[in-house]
Amino acid sequence: MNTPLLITMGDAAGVGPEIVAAAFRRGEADGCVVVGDPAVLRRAGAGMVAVIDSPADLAEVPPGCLPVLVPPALPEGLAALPWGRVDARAGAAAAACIEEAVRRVRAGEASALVTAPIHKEALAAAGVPFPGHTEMLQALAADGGELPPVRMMLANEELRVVLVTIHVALRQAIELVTHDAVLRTLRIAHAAAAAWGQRAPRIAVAGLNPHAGEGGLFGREEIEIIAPAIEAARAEGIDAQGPFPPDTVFMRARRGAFDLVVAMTHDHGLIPVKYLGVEHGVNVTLGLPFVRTSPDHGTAFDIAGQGRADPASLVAAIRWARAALAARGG
Ligand SMILES: NC(=O)c1ccc[n+]([C@@H]2O[C@H](COP(=O)([O-])OP(=O)(O)OC[C@H]3O[C@@H](n4cnc5c(N)ncnc54)[C@H](O)[C@@H]3O)[C@@H](O)[C@H]2O)c1
Ligand SMILES: N[C@H](C(=O)O)[C@H](O)COP(=O)(O)O
Repeated sequence: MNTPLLITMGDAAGVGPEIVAAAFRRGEADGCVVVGDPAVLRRAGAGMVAVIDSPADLAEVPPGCLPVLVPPALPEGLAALPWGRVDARAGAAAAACIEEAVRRVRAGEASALVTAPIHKEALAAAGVPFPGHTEMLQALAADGGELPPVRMMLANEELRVVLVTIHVALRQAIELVTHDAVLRTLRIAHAAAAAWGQRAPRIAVAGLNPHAGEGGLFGREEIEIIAPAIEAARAEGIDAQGPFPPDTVFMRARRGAFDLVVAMTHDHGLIPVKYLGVEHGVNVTLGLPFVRTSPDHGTAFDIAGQGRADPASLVAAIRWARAALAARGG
């Protein structure tokens, strides 16, 4: 049997546990182990659950049973939490699952990590000092105190978008658009594309300002920061082009002009991907020493516990993780 892949259950009050259960019911999560709370998974429709001590025990789990690893220090009473509400206990549990899963992956007991959605306010209410998975995984992957440079990518069949800045206020994001940040993003995106077979990806860089600054009339970041970073990347052999107007570059990429788009801010980059349908997208953390993917949607508190959540994006995330492992030869 291949080394199992781990799926964290996400926020107990959101749709995470039910899309995980649905993926197993549909046979899309064979070879996976869930890191979570058995009672939460049962309430979300998991049916029979087998608690195991190690991913290697998956081989002993009877067919039809959902295998669960329970992290230490999981808060009690999670299965009694009201659906669709921010709760510090759910935030603490979500963080405990992520920590345990990373520990197992880094120990070589599991091959990759797929994370079901967490709620950022619940995480903060629990005192977790990271806004989202990406920042937490970066910290958990640190080597000798050195944080690996990571970037968020959202991808579907039509677009692949890598972000320079993510979970910060827009005013702060603008400050974080520096020559170094753009150049690092281009390097990470270029290197990551080799994992899906593109050794020389055509990378379009979206500007920050309307019409990419319109020659300096609407802002100078393109002239002073972004274009020089593109030049520096090109000097390293990276096929980076732009900066292009953000409002039209995604349309061009979707038609095939580029393989990847680098966007300066969260919503510049993610609106085009999510607008094509949250059921299709996958969130991939580039730059980690292990494979991590996630659905491109959140906890969907408005429909949690109603049996309406579509597991398609989680299934796409599992498939992406498997393909990335295969590309790494693992
Ligand atoms: N991977 C993650 O952990 C992740 C990703 C995105 C957002 N979030 C977090 O989730 C929380 C809620 O975010 P939000 O409300 O902005 O976005 P959301 O994606 O949770 O919900 C947006 C809309 O999409 C619908 N939707 C989402 N997933 C669905 C599914 N599987 N099936 C059917 N409909 C679905 C919801 O019902 C809602 O109407 C926030 O804290 C956000 O930061 C987490
Ligand atoms: N920015 C992501 C999105 O909107 O889909 C989401 O917040 C998840 O981020 P993490 O993977 O860092 O939790």
